[in-house]
Amino acid sequence: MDLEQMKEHQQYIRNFSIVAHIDHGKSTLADRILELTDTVAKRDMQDQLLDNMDLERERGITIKLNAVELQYKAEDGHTYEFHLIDTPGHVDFSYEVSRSLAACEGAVLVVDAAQGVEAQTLANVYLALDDDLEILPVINKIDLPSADPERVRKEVEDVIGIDASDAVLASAKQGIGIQELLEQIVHKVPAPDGDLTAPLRALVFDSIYDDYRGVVLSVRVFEGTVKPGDKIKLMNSGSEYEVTEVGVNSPDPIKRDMLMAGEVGYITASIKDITDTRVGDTVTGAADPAKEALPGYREMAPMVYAGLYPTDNAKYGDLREALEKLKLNDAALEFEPETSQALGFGFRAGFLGMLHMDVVQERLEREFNLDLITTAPSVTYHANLTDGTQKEVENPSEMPEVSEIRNIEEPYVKATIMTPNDYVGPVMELCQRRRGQFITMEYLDDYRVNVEYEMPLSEIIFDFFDKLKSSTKGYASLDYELDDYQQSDLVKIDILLNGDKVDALSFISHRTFAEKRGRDIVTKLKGIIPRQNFEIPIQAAIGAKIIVRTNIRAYRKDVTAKIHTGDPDRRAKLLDKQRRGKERMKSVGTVDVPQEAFMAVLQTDEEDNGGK
Ligand SMILES: Nc1nc2c(ncn2[C@@H]2O[C@H](COP(=O)(O)OP(=O)(O)OP(=O)(O)O)[C@@H](O)[C@H]2O)c(=O)[nH]1
Repeated sequence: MDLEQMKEHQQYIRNFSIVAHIDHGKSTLADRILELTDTVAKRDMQDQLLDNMDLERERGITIKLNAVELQYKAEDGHTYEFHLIDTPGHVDFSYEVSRSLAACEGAVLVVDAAQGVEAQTLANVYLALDDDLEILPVINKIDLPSADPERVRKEVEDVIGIDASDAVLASAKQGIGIQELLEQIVHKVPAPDGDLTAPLRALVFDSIYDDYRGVVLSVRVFEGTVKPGDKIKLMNSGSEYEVTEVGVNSPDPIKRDMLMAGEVGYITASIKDITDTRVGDTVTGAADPAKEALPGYREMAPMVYAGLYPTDNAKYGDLREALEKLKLNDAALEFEPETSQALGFGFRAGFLGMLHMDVVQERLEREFNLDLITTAPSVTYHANLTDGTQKEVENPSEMPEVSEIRNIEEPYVKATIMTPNDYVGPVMELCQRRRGQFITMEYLDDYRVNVEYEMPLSEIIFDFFDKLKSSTKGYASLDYELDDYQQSDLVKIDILLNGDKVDALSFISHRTFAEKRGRDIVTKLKGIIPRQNFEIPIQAAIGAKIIVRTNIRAYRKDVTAKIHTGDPDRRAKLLDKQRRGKERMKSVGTVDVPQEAFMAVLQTDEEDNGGK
C-alpha cells in the first residue's frame, strides 16, 4: 500500500467499544455483530464467543477485554474495517473498560429496555465522555414483555444527558436492530486520523504470554506504521526488540504485512522477559523514536489485599512465576512476598474487589495448576502511631500493638446506588447497618431513585453487593469510588488455636461489633476445623484479653463409618473427597485448618450486627 492508499484505507476504519451495565447484553450483541458481518461462520458460532476464558463462559460474565477485527459491507457499497473491543461490566473490572476506550473513537452504549440506566451504565458513560468518544445508545432486549423502550430513551436523556432520539431499538437475542447499529457506526463514529508518516506510537492495551511466541502485545496504533522486521522500543521500560509478526484477531489471529495508524491489532517480538512489558506503555520505533509516549492509563490502586499461599510449600517458585505471567494480562494485580507463621512463604496480593480476587485465584489454579490457600482479604488501614509516624497496614496481623497506636484510619468510599422507589427503605437500612453516612438522594423519574452514601470500604467490599441485591429483588445497582481516609474506632482481633496465635486469621473490626464477630468466628471455626484426637481450644483475643473461648472436642470422625451398604463406589468417592479436602488444608502447629476457615472472618451475620 502506498501512502495515498493508506490514507484512503484509514477512512474506512472504525474503532469502537461496547459498554454497558452488567447483563444488559453486551456480549450477546457482540455475537450478533460477528454473525452479521460473517466474521464467524454460523456453524462455529457459540454463545458469547468473545468470552473465551472458560471461567467467563461458566460464570456468564466478561472478565477480560477482547478485540476483534471485522469487515462490514455498508449500504453505501464500501467495505469498512471495524475493530470491536468488548468490555466487562462488573464494577471490579472497570479498569479494563477504560483501557478499551482509550483505543477507540466510539462507544456503543447498551441499555436494557426493561432495567433502564444503572449505576455502571453511568460510570461507563462517564469514562467514555472523558475520552471524548462518540456515544451510540442502543436500547436492548426490546423483545422482553417488560421492555419500555420509550421510558428508557427518556431516562438516557434525562439521567445521562445525551441525545437518544436516534437510539437503536434492538434485541440482541433475536437479532433485531443490528444492521441499523452497524450503519450508525459507519456514519457516526469518526474514522481515526493518526499521522501515517510520523514515528510509530502504539498504545499497549493488553498483553498475554504465549509459550511459543513470547509476549503478545495488543495495541492500538495511533501514529506511523509497524511491520515484521522493524526494531521497536517499549518507551517505559526502554527495552528494544525486533518485530516477528503483526496481525489482527478475527477472532483467531491473522497475520498482516503491517499495522498502520488507526488500526488495532497485535505485535509479537520474541519478548521473553515479561517484566519488560506493561499495559499502558507506548511502542515506538527504535531507530526513530517518538518524542513523547502516549498518555498511559491511570494506575489502578487495589482495594483489598489477601495472602496467597501454595498448599505445598515447594510450589512457592511456581506461584511466583504464575503471578508474574498473570500480571501481564491483568495490570491491576499487585503482589509482593509475604511470610506467615501459620502458612509459610507466600504473597500478599492486591485486588480490585472480591470478584477480581476470586477470578485470580481460579485462574492461578486452573491455568497454572496450583493449589492455593487464600486468607481473608483486608483493606489498607492507616495506623497513626504515638511516635508521630504513620504505618500502612495491608495485613491485619501487622497492626502494631494497641499501646503504640494513637488512632486508626480506614478508607471510605462514595457509594452510588440506583434502586426502584419501592426499595429505598431496605437500601437505606442496609447502608446504615454498614456504618454508612447518608449524603443525598435524588428521584430520577417516577420509578427510580439515586441514593448516595459515604461508607467504609471494608463494609462494602465483601458481601454488600449480594446483600443489596437480595434486599431489592435484584433491582438495585451499585457503583463506588474511593473517597478519603477517616478515623474509626477499630481493633485487631486475634484467633488462637491450641493456644497459638494464627497470624493468617487475625482481622480488624469496629469495636462495637468486636465481641460479636469474635464469637461468630470462633463458632464458625469450631464447625469447620475437623476434630482431632486431642481437644483444641479456640480463642478470640484483643491484645492480651481473651474475649471468647470454646473447644473442639477430640475424636476424628470417619465419614465412611456410617455407610452400611458397603457400596464400594460410594465409599471410594467419599474417601476421595476426604482426601481432596485434606489437600486444601494447612497444618497450623498440630492442627489441620481447611481453606474455608481462612475465609470465615468474612461472613458476618448481618442482622445481628448490633443494629448499627
Ligand atoms: N430477552 C433478551 N435477553 C437478552 C438480550 N440480549 C441479551 N440477553 C440476555 O441477557 C443476559 C446477559 O447477556 P450478556 O450478553 O451476557 O450480558 P453482558 O452485558 O455481556 O454481561 P457481562 O459480559 O457479564 O458484562 C443473557 O442471559 C442473554 O441471553 C435480548 O435482546 N433479549
